[in-house]
Amino acid sequence: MKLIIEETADAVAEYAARYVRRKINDFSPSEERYFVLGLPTGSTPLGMYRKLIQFHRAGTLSFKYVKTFNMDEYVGLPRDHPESYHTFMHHNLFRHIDIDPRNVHILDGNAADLKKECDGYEASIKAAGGIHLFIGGIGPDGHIAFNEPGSSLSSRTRIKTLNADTIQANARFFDNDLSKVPTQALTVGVATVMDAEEVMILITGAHKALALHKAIEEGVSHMWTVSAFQMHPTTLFIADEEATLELKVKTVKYFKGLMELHRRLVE
Ligand SMILES: N[C@@H]1[C@@H](O)[C@H](O)[C@@H](COP(=O)(O)O)O[C@@H]1O
Repeated sequence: MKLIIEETADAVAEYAARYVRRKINDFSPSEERYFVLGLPTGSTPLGMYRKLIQFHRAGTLSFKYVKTFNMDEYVGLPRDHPESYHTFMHHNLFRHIDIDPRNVHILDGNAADLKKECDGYEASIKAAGGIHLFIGGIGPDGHIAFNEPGSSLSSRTRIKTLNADTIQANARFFDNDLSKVPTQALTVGVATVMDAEEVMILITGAHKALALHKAIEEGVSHMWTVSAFQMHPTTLFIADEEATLELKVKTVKYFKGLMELHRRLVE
């Protein structure tokens, strides 16, 4: 596991975007060989998306031969609702870059048969050859995608009922009205993300500090689903100073001591 500690959320976004650019460019994607990215929504990855757009505009990054799979989507929210993850991705990334819309995959929370939709999603990921880099954010309770506390760490893409904490956390996007927040979502499973060649998790803010501690300093537990990535051979956590507040000084010192080495990964 790598833990990158940057001073601010903005620096986290910069590191993450540079890392993604480096990965895609080193891969040299082509018509015969697409780079496959797993993508999150939420406020945490917004800064990274802004930088990726800048890189694209500056001509240092193309998404022409990139396929994407988003982590999750609400059930029953119209696709064009301002808070749907379809809308979020279109507004914050896809409409600004050169990705072919046929290469964008987002779960359909309005499908007539939701189970079939989820099984088909797993099959599409397989058909694309698997995910090279899965990027995620986490909830303050340590959930990844919508894998709420108690989710099986072997879970696959499925329908999930949201817990009270997540509904509360997401109410800010729905006029702070709990009754407007959808109560169910389709989400990739923990095992779906575990299958990726590499996983990058962005964690910013003091309200995520306990989750980062549970993710890396305590045991693997389905009550903090992000902790499953302790079992992944190549997980990269990128955190700001605030998110490290619950970590041991020893942990922080160790990873900060490696920063010079880790900077080289994005130069
Ligand atoms: N399903 C999403 C997660 O994928 C996201 O990581 C989390 C945190 O969002 P934020 O980055 O806004 O804190 O929100 C939702 O629960």
